[in-house]
Amino acid sequence: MTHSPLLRSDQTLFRDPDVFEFTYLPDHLHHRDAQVRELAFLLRPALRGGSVLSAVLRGPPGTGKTTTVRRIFREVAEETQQVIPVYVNCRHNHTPLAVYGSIFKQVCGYPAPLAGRYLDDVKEGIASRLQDRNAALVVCLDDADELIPAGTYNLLLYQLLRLYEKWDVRKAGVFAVTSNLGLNLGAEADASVRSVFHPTEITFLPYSRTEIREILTDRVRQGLYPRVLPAPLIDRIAQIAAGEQDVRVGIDLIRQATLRAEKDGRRRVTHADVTAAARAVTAPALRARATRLSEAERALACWIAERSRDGADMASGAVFEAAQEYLPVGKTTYHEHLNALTKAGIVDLVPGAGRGREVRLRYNAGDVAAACKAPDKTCKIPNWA
Ligand SMILES: Nc1ncnc2c1ncn2[C@@H]1O[C@H](COP(=O)(O)OP(=O)(O)OP(=O)(O)O)[C@@H](O)[C@H]1O
Repeated sequence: MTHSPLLRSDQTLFRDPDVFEFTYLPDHLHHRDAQVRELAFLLRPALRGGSVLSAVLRGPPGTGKTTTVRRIFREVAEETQQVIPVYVNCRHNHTPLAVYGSIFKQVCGYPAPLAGRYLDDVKEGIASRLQDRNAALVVCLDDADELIPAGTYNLLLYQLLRLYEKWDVRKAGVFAVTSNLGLNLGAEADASVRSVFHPTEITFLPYSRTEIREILTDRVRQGLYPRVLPAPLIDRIAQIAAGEQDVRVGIDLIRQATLRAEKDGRRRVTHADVTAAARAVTAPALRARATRLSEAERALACWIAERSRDGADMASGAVFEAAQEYLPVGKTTYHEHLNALTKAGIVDLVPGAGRGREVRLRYNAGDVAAACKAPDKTCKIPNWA
């Protein structure tokens, strides 16, 4: 058997490490044509002297909302002077001064002067620049839901959308982005805002495994040298990321697994690198999922994990029979809890060899047991509900 020579300490497996940064803007945006078209449609009136129309962009984390907006904003900035696109991260900027400071800097190209730190001065600076350029303003409020607990959501929307009332500028457009699916940003607007805020709702569904694989394959091509990460491992990483419903997990896994190979002086990433990286990358997600389960569901997850680790029969029926010994529970309750575990993304029910289904863990069995153990470090709880 021939071994490829070891990597020298001054060599790297990364052609471009920046490609794996979360802020990296990919050259090609996969599977978001519909959303790009909708946003382009909302921007179009501003190219004919009108205003940008508003939108609410909603979808779970890692579904490309920010990337789609930043891509389209970059194109707008390159192709026209008639629209000034501004991106504000509301996780970091949620006071009016911080938000307007960020808008001022992007519209004017330099920070708001310290002497002019009164909001009206900052707003006037923004408005006069828009007038000079005869341009329409569009502001993306990313993670706009962060403005609600800060008490500034309605205030900022009201002021931004009514800038034209005080200054002679075109009406601004707002793209409000959220990954909080339980929240309707349109409905959070109060009556005075609703009269000027009529957003188009744009949805970002989680990527399928095939879509994630395409996105990751592209990243690997740009970011790693050829043959560093074999295609079957990209498939495996795509499967893990699809399970987490977050393409970010996949990007991070590629980076971590490659760093591991590089640290060992190897020229190829191995299955073991991906397994080790997956545990580090997915552990926080698994813990978060476990905390959303009831005590009884956690007990079942923990027990299933221990059974799977022992190599026992994982057919759903066999698991139920065996569970009886430790966890006295009726069939209906067992299935309810099992469904809760599948919904939480901890187990999958896959067609088994016979007629029944097989209970398969999405994570390493030891990690599931650790995440779901009762405070006394056991899997068993006496009062099964
Ligand atoms: N369609 C895509 N093509 C290429 N890369 C993508 C695509 N969608 C997402 N990504 C990459 O996935 C990562 C996460 O994307 P992004 O930040 O846009 O998601 P998001 O939906 O805004 O997430 P969050 O709600 O957590 O802010 C980024 O590194 C981005 O480059």
